[in-house]
Amino acid sequence: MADLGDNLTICLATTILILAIFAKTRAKGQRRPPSPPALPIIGHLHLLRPIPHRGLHKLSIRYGPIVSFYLGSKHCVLVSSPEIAEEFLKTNETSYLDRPKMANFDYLTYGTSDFSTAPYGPRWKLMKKLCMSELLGPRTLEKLLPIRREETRAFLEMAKRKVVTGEPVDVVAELMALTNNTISRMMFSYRCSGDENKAEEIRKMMREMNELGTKFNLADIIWFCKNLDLQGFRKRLVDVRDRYDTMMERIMKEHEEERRKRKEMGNYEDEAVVKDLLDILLDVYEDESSEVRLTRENIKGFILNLFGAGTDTSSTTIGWGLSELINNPHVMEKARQEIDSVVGKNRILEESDVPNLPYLQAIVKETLRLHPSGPFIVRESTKACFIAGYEIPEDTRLYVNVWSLGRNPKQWKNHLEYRPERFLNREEWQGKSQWLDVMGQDFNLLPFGSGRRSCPGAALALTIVSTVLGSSENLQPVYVFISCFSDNY
Ligand code: HEM
Repeated sequence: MADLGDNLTICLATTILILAIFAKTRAKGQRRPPSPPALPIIGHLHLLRPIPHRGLHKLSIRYGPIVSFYLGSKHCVLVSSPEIAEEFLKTNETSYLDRPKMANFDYLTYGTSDFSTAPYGPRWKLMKKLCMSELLGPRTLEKLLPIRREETRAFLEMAKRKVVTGEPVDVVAELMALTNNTISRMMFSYRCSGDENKAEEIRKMMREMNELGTKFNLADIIWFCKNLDLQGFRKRLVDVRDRYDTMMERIMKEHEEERRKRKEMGNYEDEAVVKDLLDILLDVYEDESSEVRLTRENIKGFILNLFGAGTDTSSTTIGWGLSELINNPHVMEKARQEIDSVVGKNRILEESDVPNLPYLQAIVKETLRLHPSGPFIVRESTKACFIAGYEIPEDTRLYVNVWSLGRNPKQWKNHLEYRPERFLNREEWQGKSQWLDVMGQDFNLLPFGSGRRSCPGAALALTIVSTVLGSSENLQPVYVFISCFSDNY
């Protein structure tokens, strides 16, 4: 009897020991970042209010620089410190090179046939190479400079004219028209405003696609909504993509016809001929020896990306920049003095002046610090990894809150103050070599993301934003006009 009792005790003790070891290993292996209590079905969806980057910023103030949360049943991780952002985007970059799949965007981009949602792989690499060496490379940007110059001047002329005639100006809409016109002329030689009906059609359609593409679809996060269309998106998506497809086919056929004629005349490859971005994409499409072939859907998706990612982001940044200059007249004055001393009063600032205007560049950086037009870097993981002492499982969606990084009081002195000087003061940067970098090397400031998947349009965006902001400062009537309508922001 005593033997039986002893055996039972030993058995029980061994079981408890094994369970304890197992539990400890599990706890160690599965230690997840802190997380607030979740609601059934929706998870933490309700915490994205009032707008997602502000809602999630509040979460990181309460729970720390790395937070685990759920959008429906989708596991996500929120990051808001430069050190942890670096661990995800640099140290573990290869696990975070994909983008999430979102139903609306997926449909609009012909099932991820585009560039910005393409999985990291041969097609994405070809498109990235095309972007950096051809479409948005220095040679093409130089050739397309006259377009940007004409559009900036047309914007400034319009502003002056309206100031003189006392007409009201919708500043936000005019800035959007400026960036839409610039990008669409660079892409396929059409303006998006003016008398051309075609142009207006493109502008309206792109606005609709942008709006639908960025809407939250319950089908993405709540499993039983997957095949339901509770928000009524389906019909609108089909309608707008059909219209886009018809328009793109028409523009592509017109380009193909024009190219055929130029080739017959033997002047297609002439240095003097300025190819637009669609021409460059059609060159690859027609090249049978290309190692990765592009389809018509790939081209349509690519054009959609450049339009979607390049127009509103730039116009919003210019809008915020103007708004900050109006609210900080001493900054405006200092910028004006710099521009007067470099450019003078007899001509309008040119893109080539920007490298000689450090204060103007600092204004753009300070604007992007406080008002990044892409407030999140969003990626999806393909592998599990250990980061900051936590296990982050495969298939986790990463949100790096760029808005929080720019407002972190530990990194930025007087963090809410608009003070471009901070970028010109080496002492504030503790002698760091990348004290002015916004291209993804410095994890305190990531307006264009970081690494392989960072923004390929960053150089173009910085050029457009600096030139338009600088030109506005140099023109007294426009300054008056902007002051008059500053309430619009
Ligand atoms: C102020 C203006 C702009 C801002 C703030 C901005 C910001 C960003 C950010 C944060 C990303 C994600 C980066 C990452 O995941 O690491 C991105 C990606 C991208 N941007 Fe921009 N962008 C701007 C202008 C432009 C312009 C002018 C273009 C092109 C005409 C462009 C094209 C793209 C594309 C195609 C991607 C996707 C890249 C990929 O997935 O590999 N952007 N941008």
